[in-house]
Amino acid sequence: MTRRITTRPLTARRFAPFGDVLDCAGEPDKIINAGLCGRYHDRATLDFGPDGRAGISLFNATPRSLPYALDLLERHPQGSQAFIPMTEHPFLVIVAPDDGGRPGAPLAFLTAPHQGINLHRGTWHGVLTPLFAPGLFAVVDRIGDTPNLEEFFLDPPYIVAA
Ligand SMILES: NC(=O)N[C@@H](O)C(=O)O
Ligand code: NI
Repeated sequence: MTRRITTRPLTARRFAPFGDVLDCAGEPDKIINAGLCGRYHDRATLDFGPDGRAGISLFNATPRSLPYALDLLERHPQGSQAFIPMTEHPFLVIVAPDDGGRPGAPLAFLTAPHQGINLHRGTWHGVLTPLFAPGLFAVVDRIGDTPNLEEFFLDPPYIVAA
């Protein structure tokens, strides 16, 4: 039996149980730099745990295409993880609720150009999934000495389609 999910546009409301949407929607919170810059201030809940610290890494990820076979979900019990695209390309965001320590039914979102996301600590998600080259992202997540990755393999995979 093939399990299929269809992508939906990413919105802050739909994504709220899983994380924050990072974009310049609406009016800025502050006008700065002599009136030449709008600041969308403090828009993500960052969490790096008691023994971790914040790090910024750059990801150069291989683009995938739809339909996409989702065979892995993961989560980071020790910290949040933000993906900020360094291009104007939309990307695929997959998250799932927790169901007794296993992922529940996944949801698939397509970002709008210039949207990023911040996953809350412990949110089940698909790994970074660009849809166009270059798959360049800045990633803000926990740097620490203790493991921070739990993986769940899906068999059969879900087929994610537009
Ligand atoms: N492992 C890693 O750095 N990245 C993944 O957590 C991911 O969500 O892409
Ligand atoms: Ni991750």
